[in-house]
Amino acid sequence: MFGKLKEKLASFTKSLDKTVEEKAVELEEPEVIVEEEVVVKTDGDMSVEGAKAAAEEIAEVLEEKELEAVAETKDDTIEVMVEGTIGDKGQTEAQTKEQVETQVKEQAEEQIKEQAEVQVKEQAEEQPMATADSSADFSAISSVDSSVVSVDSVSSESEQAEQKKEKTGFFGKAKALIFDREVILDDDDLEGPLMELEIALLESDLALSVTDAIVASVREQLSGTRKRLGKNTGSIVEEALKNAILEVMSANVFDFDEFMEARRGQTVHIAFVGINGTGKTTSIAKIANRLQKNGYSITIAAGDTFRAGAIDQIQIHADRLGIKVIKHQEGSDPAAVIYDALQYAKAHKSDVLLSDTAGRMHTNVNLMAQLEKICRVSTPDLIIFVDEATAGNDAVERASQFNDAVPINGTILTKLDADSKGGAAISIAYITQKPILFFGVGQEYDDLLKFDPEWFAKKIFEE
Ligand SMILES: Nc1nc2c(ncn2[C@@H]2O[C@H](COP(=O)(O)OP(=O)(O)OP(=O)(O)O)[C@@H](O)[C@H]2O)c(=O)[nH]1
Repeated sequence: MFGKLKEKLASFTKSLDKTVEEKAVELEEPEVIVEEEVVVKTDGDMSVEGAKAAAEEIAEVLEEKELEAVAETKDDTIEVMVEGTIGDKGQTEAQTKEQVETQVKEQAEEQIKEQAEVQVKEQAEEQPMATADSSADFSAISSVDSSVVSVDSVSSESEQAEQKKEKTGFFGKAKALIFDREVILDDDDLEGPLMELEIALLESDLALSVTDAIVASVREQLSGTRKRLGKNTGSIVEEALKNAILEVMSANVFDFDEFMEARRGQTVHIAFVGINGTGKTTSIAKIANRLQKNGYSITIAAGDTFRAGAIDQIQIHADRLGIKVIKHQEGSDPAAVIYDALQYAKAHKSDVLLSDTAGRMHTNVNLMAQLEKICRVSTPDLIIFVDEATAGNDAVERASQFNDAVPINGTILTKLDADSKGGAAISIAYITQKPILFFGVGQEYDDLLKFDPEWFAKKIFEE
């Protein structure tokens, strides 16, 4: 089912995937230029040598990130000047600056702590006997870690940096910059792939206005999407397409079972119309079988008096299901047969009358006038248009024309099991503004599915 449609939609996914990958490659080049000065106060708890060593260490680490960094000590501060490019397009300059600040601060904290420990060690070695003094020194310096260090940034406040609760070290953060990078899809990125989607949908026999609606919905959903690199593009596209198709298909929904239940005890008249050979008679038998299973009693009107063998065909189905058929001679007035059948059904308290009608081309003016007469005389409660899903756009066109002649209440789309494109199923309700009631999915009586857009959308994307 829907083999060709799946193929076409896959090509759209592939095309978008390619766009995303290309954009990602573009982003490998750093984009944001940074000129940042970060001042780290040591509050005089550090020796000049220790501060110098810390400054050199900070500069070295930043240089490994291809940032030019100069770190100097001045009184009780270490000044770090950073220059270079960092980050990616998806990141604002402010975010990049914040990132640099955080990294410098964390690096500085680490270095100051390290230098403080070195200092304590050296002092202890120099004055092994002066235990009381050195322990006093040690407690003062070790407090650097939590309370003494403060960071001032020339360009922004340091509390932004403090929001970073998790301390993953400088290299960890640098790595995260690359691997957590996102691509933000914009309208320009989507243009090419959406054009492909449009062609794919049109080639799958979706009506033009339905195609436009789906493409517009997919554009709206995907534009501005932040796509994490490495995450499967297919799942994002699938989600957007699924939503768009559901939107279009759910435009007109009608619950056949509720409709019938609300009329239990009355004779509900359902007439079936459509062109030749699309599965009308078979669908009547399927509906009869379904209604019987739900406890309804049924009468059938053999209203196709035109085609040789049509009366026998419906009689065979009725015999199998144990249903009474009201019929006249071949060639007689179908309006009269159906009128008689309705009187019979009412007199015998049948819950439902199912009326077959001859298949006719929507372009045949006389036969369409005859259909209007049938519907005028026997006033059906539901007029169901039957066509085959495999007819694609033609089915949609025919549904519109039948609807102009005898306002239809909904459609049964047959032969969905043999349909590779799915276009008619997606378009027909949107174009006619009349719901799909059932799908025919085979030749057996039970091969009738109540319309469910979710089921349909799932089928399109299943492997
Ligand atoms: N695969 C498949 N075949 C179907 C389905 N529905 C009907 N058919 C087949 O389509 C053929 C035509 O079905 P009919 O019910 O005779 O069609 P009709 O519209 O009544 O034809 P006319 O009486 O000429 O108007 C038959 O062979 C059916 O078995 C379906 O959902 N799937």
